[in-house]
Amino acid sequence: MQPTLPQPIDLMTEPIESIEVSLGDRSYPIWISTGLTESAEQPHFAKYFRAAVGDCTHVVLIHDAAVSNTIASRVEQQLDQAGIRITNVSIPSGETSKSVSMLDSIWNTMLESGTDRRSVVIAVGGGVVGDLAGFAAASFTRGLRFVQVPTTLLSMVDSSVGGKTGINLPGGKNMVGSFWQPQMVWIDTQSLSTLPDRDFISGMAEVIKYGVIEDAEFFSWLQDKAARLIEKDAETLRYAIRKSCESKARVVAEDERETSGRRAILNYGHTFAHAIEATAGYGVCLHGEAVSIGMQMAAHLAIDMELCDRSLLEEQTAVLSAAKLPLAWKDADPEKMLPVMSRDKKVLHGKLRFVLPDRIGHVAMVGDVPSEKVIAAILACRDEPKG
Ligand SMILES: NC(=O)c1ccc[n+]([C@@H]2O[C@H](COP(=O)([O-])OP(=O)(O)OC[C@H]3O[C@@H](n4cnc5c(N)ncnc54)[C@H](O)[C@@H]3O)[C@@H](O)[C@H]2O)c1
Ligand SMILES: O=C(O)C(=O)C[C@@H](O)[C@H](O)[C@H](O)COP(=O)(O)O
Ligand SMILES: [Zn+2]
Repeated sequence: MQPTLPQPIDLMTEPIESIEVSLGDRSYPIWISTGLTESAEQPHFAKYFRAAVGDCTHVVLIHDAAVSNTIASRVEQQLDQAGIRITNVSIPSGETSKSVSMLDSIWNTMLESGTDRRSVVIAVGGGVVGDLAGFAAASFTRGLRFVQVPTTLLSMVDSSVGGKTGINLPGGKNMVGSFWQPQMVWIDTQSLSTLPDRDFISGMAEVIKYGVIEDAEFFSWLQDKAARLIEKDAETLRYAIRKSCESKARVVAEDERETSGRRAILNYGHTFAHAIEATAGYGVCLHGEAVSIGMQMAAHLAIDMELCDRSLLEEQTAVLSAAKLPLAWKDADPEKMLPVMSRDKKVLHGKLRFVLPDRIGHVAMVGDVPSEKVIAAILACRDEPKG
């Protein structure tokens, strides 16, 4: 039997927006709506899913335990009604699930449930489940089609787009993984209504990142709107999600596999952030919190390297503070962080490179940074115990 090819959506009566991630024959849509997954009578998700993947008789539905009985269950109902067999995999919440043992367990469930090369993996959850399920999809039988249903702010604006998948090793974040693009990204902003505030705020760090690295106009908008955003004002939020996805799609389209260096701008603050996450113990400092502190460390380093003046740090500090993000890490310890930083994926021929800002809306890749300056940047963002 000939497989059915993905079909274009020709009749669009739903209140939905789309952004294309343009990658030639790996291009895909990001659909953004509010409340379309909920509708029991109208199986919107199933319709867009079919349009994106074409033929499908079996789905491996991998979901974060926090959304298993809500969003994942709606998705399951719609696929079930469409006659698709479903293998459910619920993943314990938290960063520690991005592990070799969890991946091993998913692979075995896939094997036992008769997953084959025409099965489709759907990730429903935040960046943890997206990265983990994406790597399971990329690796099982050398590659299965994959769909992202992000349910946190961070995963809507960043991790579900661009195809970076993977797991952590105890000594390094995202050290094992692959580039594996999804067939579509389905964002329903209504999912955010149940997201705890701490996780929502964590996602704001990646939103603010886009303003600093490549969109000065968006940064000025954020200067005005960051406080309103954390109150989850629906329209403001949807605009921020769209602008962030456009920014990520633009960068990824220019350098899908981080080979030219363009994509590395998305790693602003991350050399420090990943070292904070690994040395604190995964999940102690959330990824977005670590990115916020890491961006502050990078801005201090940029000033020390005479790439920019203090006004950049002050403006960045003001927006991060308005979003209630942390600016310092009490246990920031250069002695522990530097060995982890030396394994950063931007290291080339043993030499560490940093993404540093020279003005709001622009960053540069900088090598040959003296380690005393790196240490000083870390110490500049260490909270000393009070009293
Ligand atoms: N692949 C990429 O390009 C990329 C980009 C950025 C971050 N990441 C990765 O993403 C991860 C962080 O993602 P995250 O911030 O989404 O964290 P997460 O996946 O751990 O989700 C945060 C918390 O929210 C809960 N949750 C998820 N959706 C919910 C909902 N709708 N309602 C209630 N609770 C909900 C989860 O159970 C979890 O406790 C990190 O591992 C980071 O490395 C990857
Ligand atoms: O998509 C990218 O490229 C990014 O760098 C986005 C980051 O926000 C994200 O945290 C990513 O997972 C980091 O990638 P890594 O290659 O440094 O592990
Ligand atoms: Zn990140």
